[in-house]
Amino acid sequence: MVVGLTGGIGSGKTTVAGFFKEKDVPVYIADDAGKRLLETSAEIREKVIALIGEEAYTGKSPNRKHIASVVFKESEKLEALNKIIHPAVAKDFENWQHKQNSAYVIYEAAILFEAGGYKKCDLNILVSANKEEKLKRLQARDQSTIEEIEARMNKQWSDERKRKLADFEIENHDLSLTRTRVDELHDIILKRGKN
Ligand SMILES: CC(C)(COP(=O)(O)OP(=O)(O)OC[C@H]1O[C@@H](n2cnc3c(N)ncnc32)[C@H](O)[C@@H]1O)[C@@H](O)C(=O)NCCC(=O)NCCS
Ligand SMILES: Nc1ncnc2c1ncn2[C@@H]1O[C@H](COP(=O)(O)OP(=O)(O)OP(=O)(O)O)[C@@H](O)[C@H]1O
Repeated sequence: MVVGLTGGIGSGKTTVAGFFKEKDVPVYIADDAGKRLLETSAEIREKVIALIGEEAYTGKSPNRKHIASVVFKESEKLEALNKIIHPAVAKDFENWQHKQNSAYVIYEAAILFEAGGYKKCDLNILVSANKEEKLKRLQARDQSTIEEIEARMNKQWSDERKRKLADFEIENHDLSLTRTRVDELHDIILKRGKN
């Protein structure tokens, strides 16, 4: 089984994914795969430079801050970047999935619903938190400005919209309650797998 795990920027989805990992569930993080492919795939590099310009890379390394400053301002460019990265990530995930030996795996992706990836998952979990909490966490973690964070939030669906497609929700406020909820969902997912 593939269990999709998503949540808006700063909701805590990677933290939640870590709790599943502690239970020995294999976790694939699409954001990380996207970043790795941006760095290592010559084909992607060529397409990203054609889209954003030479400034997209500094030597061999992608200049993610610059890429982000362009794509989160221009919707067409974000869509074009998604079209470059998402098929490569989907292929990479399939290769990874074949190597796992577990009742289920977690596929963590920031825009699981927006990009349609949820359709390939057997179950989908939404991690949620309120906007004030998200802003506070991200400012502490990344030293991002409110404007930078809001530019990304504006490109993502609201929790209300995502909730309609999710099978389960984890409200991530108090971390010890979040951990208990992960324990509970782990048992539910294992039971579903047996039916
Ligand atoms: C624009 C890029 C270079 C910025 O890199 P950066 O290190 O600053 O951010 P990172 O990848 O860690 O993402 C952080 C958060 O930004 C938001 N975000 C990232 N990509 C997107 C997107 N395409 N649409 C909406 N929000 C996004 C998510 O909430 C994500 O969790 C990078 O996010 C990217 O290549 N995005 C496009 C491909 C993509 O969709 N990746 C995510 C899943 S594969
Ligand atoms: N319940 C919580 N209480 C306090 N801090 C939290 C909580 N959940 C997550 N955090 C912290 O908030 C920050 C964002 O969490 P995390 O990286 O898991 O979110 P994310 O949704 O994966 O973010 P992004 O969308 O940027 O990838 C991290 O520094 C994390 O340690």
